[in-house]
Amino acid sequence: MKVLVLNCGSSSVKFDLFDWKLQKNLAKGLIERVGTINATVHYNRSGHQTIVYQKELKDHTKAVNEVFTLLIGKDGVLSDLNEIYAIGHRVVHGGEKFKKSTLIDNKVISTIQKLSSLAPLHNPPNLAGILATKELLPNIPQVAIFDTAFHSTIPDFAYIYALPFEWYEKYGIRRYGFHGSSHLYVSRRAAVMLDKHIKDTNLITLHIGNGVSFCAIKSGASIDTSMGFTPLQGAVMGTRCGDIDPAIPLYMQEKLKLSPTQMMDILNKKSGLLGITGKYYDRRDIINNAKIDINSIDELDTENLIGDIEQEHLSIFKKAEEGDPRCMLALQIEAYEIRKYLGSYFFALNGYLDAIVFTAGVGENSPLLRYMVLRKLENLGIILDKDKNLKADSSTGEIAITKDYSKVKVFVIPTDEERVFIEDTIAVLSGNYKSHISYEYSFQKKNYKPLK
Ligand SMILES: Nc1ncnc2c1ncn2[C@@H]1O[C@H](COP(=O)(O)OP(=O)(O)O)[C@@H](O)[C@H]1O
Ligand SMILES: CC(=O)OP(=O)(O)O
Ligand SMILES: [Mg+2]
Repeated sequence: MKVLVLNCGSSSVKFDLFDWKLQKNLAKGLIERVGTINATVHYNRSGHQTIVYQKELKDHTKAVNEVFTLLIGKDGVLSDLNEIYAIGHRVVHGGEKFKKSTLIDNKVISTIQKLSSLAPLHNPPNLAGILATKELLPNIPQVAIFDTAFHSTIPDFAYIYALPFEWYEKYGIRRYGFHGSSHLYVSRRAAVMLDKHIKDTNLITLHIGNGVSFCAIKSGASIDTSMGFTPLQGAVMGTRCGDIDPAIPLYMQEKLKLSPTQMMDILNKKSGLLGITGKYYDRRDIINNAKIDINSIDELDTENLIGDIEQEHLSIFKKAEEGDPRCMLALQIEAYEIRKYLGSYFFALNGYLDAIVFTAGVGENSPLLRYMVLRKLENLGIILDKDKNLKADSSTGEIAITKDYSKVKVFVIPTDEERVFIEDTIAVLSGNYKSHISYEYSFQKKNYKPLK
């Protein structure tokens, strides 16, 4: 049983072909800069070297066709595309309509189309992927897995905005939340690491990649999340502004005579860490240019007293005076915002918190950011193990970075959204899937070993 999953982003297509019987990845890849004359294709057949080449792929239909061509080509893993049992698609916005993964038919396609106005950057490419696949392989079942579905358990008092109520009723203006498959995956893995049933587990999961979102999880269900009506709300991101005073865009639109589309473009693509530094959105660049030596932080950070603001600011950066000040500032802003969310979700969970999880590109790979977020929280029962924190990255696999006696654990868990797409695709087709909350995923089992 071979399942293909597709994640069609605004300028990229990620794909993963998995053999369910053998529990083995057959091929995976990424096409970047879709829509340009030199899209870059990265293709990896399991056990072989990754092939990288450039090609003109002017839209998502062309990119999806390229994926199929690769899978049956000379470096392919299929002799016929009809060997594929089913195809799962990530769909970012499911609105209030889709509370679980769903078999795609024409009605579902037209609803996803209607929801495009709520997620203009995300749903159109998702839909393009679905349509291209349907045209090429009309007889293979396709399943949509929605980012928003995991957050359908959030109560109204956490999702209603303080705006005219009829905006919610008529236009669907509310918090939806995103990255659901990632929050779902890491929360289930965290319960396994805690040796608890997911229904008895309270967590705060921090997905820190290019997009950043946090989730408060009570008894295994999402009760609040930082992204909102769109993936623009929440903490500061690579290029997205996150939480700001809503009056600012209106004020600046008038000042600079910008259209709503131009303003959306600035808020989505020219703000965030890129806006602050003026140069970088990739955290590796920001960290390198801030020139902070994490190995020197330990001794510098021991004597800091709460209340001494200047001291608080200087201690971490004492040895970084040569660093780019805007990169240092960007890092501090990011860490500070994460701490504020942690604080508010700790209260949302009534202080009953089993673990905090760091995941996605930055969460998994930046000991510095984790340190800046977790320092001086001993009073809340969070006691970091500095050596383990330094060691943990995507290749270490799942690891606790707190001391054994820490009341609240902190885990680094490499996310695996594709695994959720694959399992949901199979579960929906098998007919025994009621909801992702009640469904028992294979990665909830103790003996499950994540693929590296
Ligand atoms: N070693 C590292 N240290 C800090 N950040 C890293 C490291 N490796 C990757 N990243 C960051 O991870 C981010 C991408 O994360 P990822 O989860 O792949 O994002 P997305 O899926 O949203 O594209 C980039 O900003 C990149 O800089
Ligand atoms: C919803 C969202 O922000 O997704 P991504 O992080 O993949 O851009
Ligand atoms: Mg991602």
